[in-house]
Amino acid sequence: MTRLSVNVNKIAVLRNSRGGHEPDVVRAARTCLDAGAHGITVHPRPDARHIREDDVHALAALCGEYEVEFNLEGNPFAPPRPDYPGFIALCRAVRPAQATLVPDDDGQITSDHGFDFDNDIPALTPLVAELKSLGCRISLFADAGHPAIARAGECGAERIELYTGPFAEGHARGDSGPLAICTDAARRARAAGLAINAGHDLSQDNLGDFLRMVPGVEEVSIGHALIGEALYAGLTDTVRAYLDCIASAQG
Ligand SMILES: CC(=O)[C@@H](O)[C@H](O)COP(=O)(O)O
Ligand SMILES: NCC(=O)COP(=O)(O)O
Repeated sequence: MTRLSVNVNKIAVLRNSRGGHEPDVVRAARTCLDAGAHGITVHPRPDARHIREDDVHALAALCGEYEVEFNLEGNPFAPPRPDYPGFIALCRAVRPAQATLVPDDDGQITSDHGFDFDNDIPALTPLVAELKSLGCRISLFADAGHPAIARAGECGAERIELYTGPFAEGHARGDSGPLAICTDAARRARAAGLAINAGHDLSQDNLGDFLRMVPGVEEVSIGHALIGEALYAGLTDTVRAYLDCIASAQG
């Protein structure tokens, strides 16, 4: 069965919009784990726009408490900044069960491409070796359509994470082409000995179709849609709780 790792970046977006501690990222992650999620994912960005260094430490401790996977995402080549020690430094500090390497540029709104396996392998190899020596499993963010996707393991990585943004866009417009590309990419990568993760813009609307057509996915990491959907699913009870609160106070 595919494992669900919930990405809680968006909880931190909300928190940071006001400063302070609410909504509490650790409480949200705990709620997800209590609900049965198999792990927690975060992607601290160098501009610290959502997840910060202290969140990474707190969430690593939480995942240790629950004995579940902590999946830390980031660009291993991005230089440190005053508010961001760098991805490798974070991994050295918290030793996540899985390190997902993503070649995102500074200032990107979100991740939108994977590695170029024809050119990036030599630079990745020593970093992957160091991360593996820390006990991390390594997954590389990958464009399903990259012709050399099967080469991802040459740097020592055990998994790829299929970038599912193009699939999600295709799904929304009724185009099954990107899904077929994912199916083929997973087949080629698995034949080369890689295990398959997937993520980006997966949602309740598209996840079932993805998993039916891309068999054997080890893990999906989902944040944006899941947190957005939770606003609706959790809102009814929350509004009733406020009405009850007003009624009891004034009743
Ligand atoms: C690696 C990846 O696919 C991203 O989806 C990422 O984890 C999301 O990051 P943001 O929440 O910053 O968009
Ligand atoms: N690796 C993908 C991830 O963690 C979540 O992506 P999204 O669901 O926020 O698009």
